[in-house]
Amino acid sequence: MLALRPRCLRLANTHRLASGLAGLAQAKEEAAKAAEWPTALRAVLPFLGLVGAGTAAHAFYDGLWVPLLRDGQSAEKAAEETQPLLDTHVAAAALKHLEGGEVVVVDGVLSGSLLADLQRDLQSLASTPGGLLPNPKVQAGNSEVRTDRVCYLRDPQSFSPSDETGQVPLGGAVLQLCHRRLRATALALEAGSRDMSRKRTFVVPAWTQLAQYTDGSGFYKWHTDGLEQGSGFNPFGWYFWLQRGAVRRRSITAILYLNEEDWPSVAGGALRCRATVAALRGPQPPTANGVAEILPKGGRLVLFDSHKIEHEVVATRRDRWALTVWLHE
Ligand SMILES: O=C(O)CCC(=O)C(=O)O
Ligand SMILES: [Fe+2]
Repeated sequence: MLALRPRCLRLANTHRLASGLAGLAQAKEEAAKAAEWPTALRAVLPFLGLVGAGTAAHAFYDGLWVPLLRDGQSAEKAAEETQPLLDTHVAAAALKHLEGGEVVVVDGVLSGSLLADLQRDLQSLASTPGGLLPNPKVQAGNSEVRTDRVCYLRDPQSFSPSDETGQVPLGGAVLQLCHRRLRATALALEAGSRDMSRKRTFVVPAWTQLAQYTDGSGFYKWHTDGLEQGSGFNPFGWYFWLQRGAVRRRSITAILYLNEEDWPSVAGGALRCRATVAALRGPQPPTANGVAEILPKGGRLVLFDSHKIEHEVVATRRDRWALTVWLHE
């Protein structure tokens, strides 16, 4: 009996040693497996970094460099040999109202005869195949927000040989004049800010947006023209922020209506703004429940802060034309 004891002890010790060794081997295997992950991650990290940097660079190039930093002009350049739509005095008054958060309306910036000639240019553009295209939102498959057809007008001489923006050269001579005079208005606004505490310096894009809202179907739901940014960090948020670089730097929205001078309220198509309106020339537009209703009368210029003013275009019962430039800072 006593002779059996040391043998049992030996066996027990051998068993303990064997299971200890097996445990060690398993732990080693697990540690090796765990080490595989960081190694794999380390291998793809440079590739991920490269893809991220490339995407960011492309977003910056496409969103800010091409549309604004490369192609944009100073107000002085934009107004070369062109008369702005406002004189400095009216522009100074407009800026004061804009800085107070109001929408500015100035009537009669184009003559009746020019508006009549303009209708011919617009009709010929509307009937040119491919002259006007569905707006970018509709092209992306969303017709819930806006339904207008657009064309991005640009001076023929401002095209670079390798232009990839898809913008078209200007149509008729009268449309060309409106495009130039609207962009030149940036210079009047700069001059109007000379005696103000905040001196303004604008960058003017090479293009203006010509939009046609068609009879019975044209609308644009409530929005602001600046960048609406979500809070918190996420990589798509940063991509969006870079890709919308030019939109982020919009400062003043300037809209010139190219319709005939007479636009009755039954024709619809009003621009509605959640703000008070300063009518610097022409009648005060009606306001109900804090919403001003501005009809798109031909020769009417509307200015507002791109980031602050919420606005919509209500359904129109006539073809409705608007030429817009966003002045950037
Ligand atoms: O045509 C208008 O009156 C305004 C259009 C508009 O809000 C826009 O193009 O962002
Ligand atoms: Fe807008």
